[in-house]
Amino acid sequence: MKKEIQELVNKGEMLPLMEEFYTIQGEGFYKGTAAYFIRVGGCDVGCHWCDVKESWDAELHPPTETSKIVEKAALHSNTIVVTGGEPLTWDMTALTTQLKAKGLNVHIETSGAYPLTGVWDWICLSPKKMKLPTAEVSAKAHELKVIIFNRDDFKFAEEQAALVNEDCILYMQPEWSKRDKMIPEIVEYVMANPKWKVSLQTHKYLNIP
Ligand SMILES: C[S@@+](CC[C@H](N)C(=O)[O-])C[C@H]1O[C@@H](n2cnc3c(N)ncnc32)[C@H](O)[C@@H]1O
Ligand SMILES: Nc1nc2[nH]cc(C(=O)O)c2c(=O)[nH]1
Ligand code: SF4
Ligand SMILES: [Mg+2]
Repeated sequence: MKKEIQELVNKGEMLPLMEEFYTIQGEGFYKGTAAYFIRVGGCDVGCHWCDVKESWDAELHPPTETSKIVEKAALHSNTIVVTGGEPLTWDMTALTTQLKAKGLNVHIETSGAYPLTGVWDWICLSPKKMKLPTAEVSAKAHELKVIIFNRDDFKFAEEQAALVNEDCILYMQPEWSKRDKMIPEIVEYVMANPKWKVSLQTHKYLNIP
């Protein structure tokens, strides 16, 4: 990457943009809500079951002016979901300040593995064992969405739930490839521990992005 572009990316004035799409939020609290997704490239957390591994290498995604991303997003929806990759790899200040200036609701999907930047109306924290969330993201998350790949993840979910604030909504979401095995276990767990709710990747059942 050219030095001038790298400097703009470092300031969050350009971002490696993988894709943008208008769809229905499939997961968590806002499931069912129409939203425009901005998928920013770059992630080094390394979840072996990640459903968007093409996002990991930031170099594969074109550095794009943040102001252009904002202009386009504002044409499509009042609700914008910033995801990735791991959005907190980058400084989210410029992107979110400009989205807020347009009066939009700005949500993030994050592992919380990097310091919190940006102004968010809704923080969905999906913590990962390999790179644990920072204390600030845990404290400020509006929803905690733990992916259940195997039984060990129930214990991890409780450890992470102890770190979030008392108003944070708690979800368990089956890892997609293990859904047939883990959904019955999640159902049983949630009935026994009703502070938790079930989240499904409903967009995959609806065959939408
Ligand atoms: C692709 S990640 C991008 C945002 C951020 N890196 C994160 O992990 O939160 C978006 C959401 O999809 C979830 N996810 C990724 N792969 C999944 C899978 N195979 N099954 C279920 N959820 C998955 C993540 O845990 C996260 O909540
Ligand atoms: N429809 C839809 N809902 C989603 N919620 C979180 C997603 C993500 O990849 O961050 C996602 C996604 O990729 N598609
Ligand atoms: S943190 Fe998110 S984007 Fe990164 S590997 Fe894990 S699920 Fe994929
Ligand atoms: Mg997804």
